[in-house]
Amino acid sequence: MSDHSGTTGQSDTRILGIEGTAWAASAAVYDAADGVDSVVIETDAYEPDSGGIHPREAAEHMHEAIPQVVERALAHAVETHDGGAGEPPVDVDERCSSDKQAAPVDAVAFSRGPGLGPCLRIVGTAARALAQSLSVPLVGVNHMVAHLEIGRHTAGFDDPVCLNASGANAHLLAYRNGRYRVLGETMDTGVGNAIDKFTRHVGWSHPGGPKVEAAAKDGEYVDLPYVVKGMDFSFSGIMSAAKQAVDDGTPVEDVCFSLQENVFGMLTEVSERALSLTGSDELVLGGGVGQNARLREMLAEMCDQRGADFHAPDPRFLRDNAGMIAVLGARMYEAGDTLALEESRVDPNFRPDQVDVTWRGPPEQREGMVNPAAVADDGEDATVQGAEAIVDLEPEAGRVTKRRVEKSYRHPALDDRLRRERTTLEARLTSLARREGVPTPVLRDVDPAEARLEFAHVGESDLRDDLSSERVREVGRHLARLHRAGFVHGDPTTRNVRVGCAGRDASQTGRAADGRERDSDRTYLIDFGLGYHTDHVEDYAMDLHVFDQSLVGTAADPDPLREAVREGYRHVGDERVLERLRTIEGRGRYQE
Ligand SMILES: C[C@@H](O)[C@H](NC(=O)OP(=O)(O)OC[C@H]1O[C@@H](n2cnc3c(N)ncnc32)[C@H](O)[C@@H]1O)C(=O)O
Ligand SMILES: Nc1ncnc2c1ncn2[C@@H]1O[C@H](COP(=O)(O)OP(=O)(O)OP(=O)(O)O)[C@@H](O)[C@H]1O
Ligand SMILES: [Fe+2]
Repeated sequence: MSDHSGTTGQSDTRILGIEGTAWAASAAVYDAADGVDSVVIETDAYEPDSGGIHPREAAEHMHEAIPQVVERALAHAVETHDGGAGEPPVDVDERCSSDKQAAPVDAVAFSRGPGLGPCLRIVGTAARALAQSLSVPLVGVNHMVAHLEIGRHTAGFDDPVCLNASGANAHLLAYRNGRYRVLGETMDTGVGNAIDKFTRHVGWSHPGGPKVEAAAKDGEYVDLPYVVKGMDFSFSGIMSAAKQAVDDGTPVEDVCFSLQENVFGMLTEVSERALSLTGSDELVLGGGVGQNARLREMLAEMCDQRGADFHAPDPRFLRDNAGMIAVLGARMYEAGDTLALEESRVDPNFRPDQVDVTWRGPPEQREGMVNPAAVADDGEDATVQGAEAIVDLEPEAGRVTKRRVEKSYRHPALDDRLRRERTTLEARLTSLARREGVPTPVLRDVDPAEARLEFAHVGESDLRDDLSSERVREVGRHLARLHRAGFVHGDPTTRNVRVGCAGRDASQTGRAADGRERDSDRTYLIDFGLGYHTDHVEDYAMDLHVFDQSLVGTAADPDPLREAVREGYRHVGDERVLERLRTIEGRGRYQE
């Protein structure tokens, strides 16, 4: 794999990495010739006396600790530099190697963001000073991309989906056209911060994650909210309910147990959706919450069930650490991706999708991969595995049977509840949407206890495999109609839109709601299981945002399509929703 030039023995790049975005004052030396296992990491953790991470205190900690950890890491680099004493003398004609002799590392890599501004600035200043005094280039690393890349590197995966579950963030990333795209993310706080806030409420010291994990071992399941919207998710509702439950006298062990079941169940579910949408069969985990054994267990089980490979790096590479900064720094340095000092400003809101990925080869992306749904669209009977359900397609008979299968990674009580609720909702909203003039398959039968639905077969292919501006524009109009009627689809992705002729269902042929004939280009919405009634502009805008993200995740050139959705929506819907969509897009998701 040309992509893994950083693995043992393939290059002799040496990088000093510096990390200090929030709590970990950390420095590391990575020698690509020795491989990742021998990365030396020196970390000094900030531990708040009370409450959570205080930005000013954290910055004071960085101020004191960064020089010390850097000194220790550098001492190691000098010690081992060029093999130490007894090596043959340097060839003075080789400029490169003489430079190398002068400096113990080839470059200084540092976390540019995201993170706490006061901490980042101290790290940035230290990195600049060091690069100057060693006369080596500076490499500016996005901390979240580093969380992803360390797992990709240690797994040897080519093109995985990545779940970053850290303190201040929670998102799903996949590579497409030179960038890591955010397929889904938290709509409020990061997952670790959410857990830490809960533990502060019950009076436990920071960080809360390990304490919740320990307490959960003695807990039993109690009902708590569970919120996923497509591949996005939110923690505020479940955290308020968890605090309330403790205040109301529910044993804290039970609340901890159930928090883990629901929160990690949500993260596992959206990861499965991302695998299903992208067609990838590799998942990597990143971030401090990834140290949680229950989360890892759920992800491993989900991947096992769908025949995907799962990898979580060692805990020392999951929590914040300079090792991951040095390892990605090496890849960037080798790609010539260095920073001029005057352009090396830190960025507290640095998003992973802002990074130009210079270190990966041309996309060999899943070209050979077969999309089971596309194969199923050859007119023959077939069975496809969606993210939630097993779907039996019988186009000749004009019938589709969908069963929401048990997910063994989920707690059985939660699993039962979700499968029943979603089956009932899907039946109800699919029919309601048709009454609002949005083409959907006719519902033939529903059995909530068995989580089974029977629909008419519609369309010739999934929108993902036949994207066009006109079709996407129509999806914009469809979503606006649903919203006008007071509900959302909940998971409008390019896989949940069927396109093409009206299929074998006679009741679906004919005219669209605006009276125009366009059977051959008809778009049907399917899979309403995550829909719900709401009159909030935010919910409508989120619905559009979910569709937008799926375009970004599946289209080669998403921008004209994204514009077309908005055009379609504007035609039928409320401009305020589009305004809110712009706000959602502009929101920095790094929250305290
Ligand atoms: C931007 C950067 O500063 C930030 N870093 C960060 O959040 O630190 P990280 O090391 O990735 O994660 C810390 C979080 O990880 C949680 N955590 C640690 N061990 C845990 C465990 N066993 N179970 C659950 N959570 C755990 C802690 O409670 C804390 O919220 C980030 O990556 O978002
Ligand atoms: N009524 C239908 N007519 C034709 N094809 C259908 C129909 N319903 C589902 N399919 C096909 O089956 C696939 C999976 O269906 P569906 O999206 O309902 O399942 P799912 O498990 O919820 O999937 P996901 O969660 O990944 O969107 C669809 O992408 C589509 O290709
Ligand atoms: Fe982190």
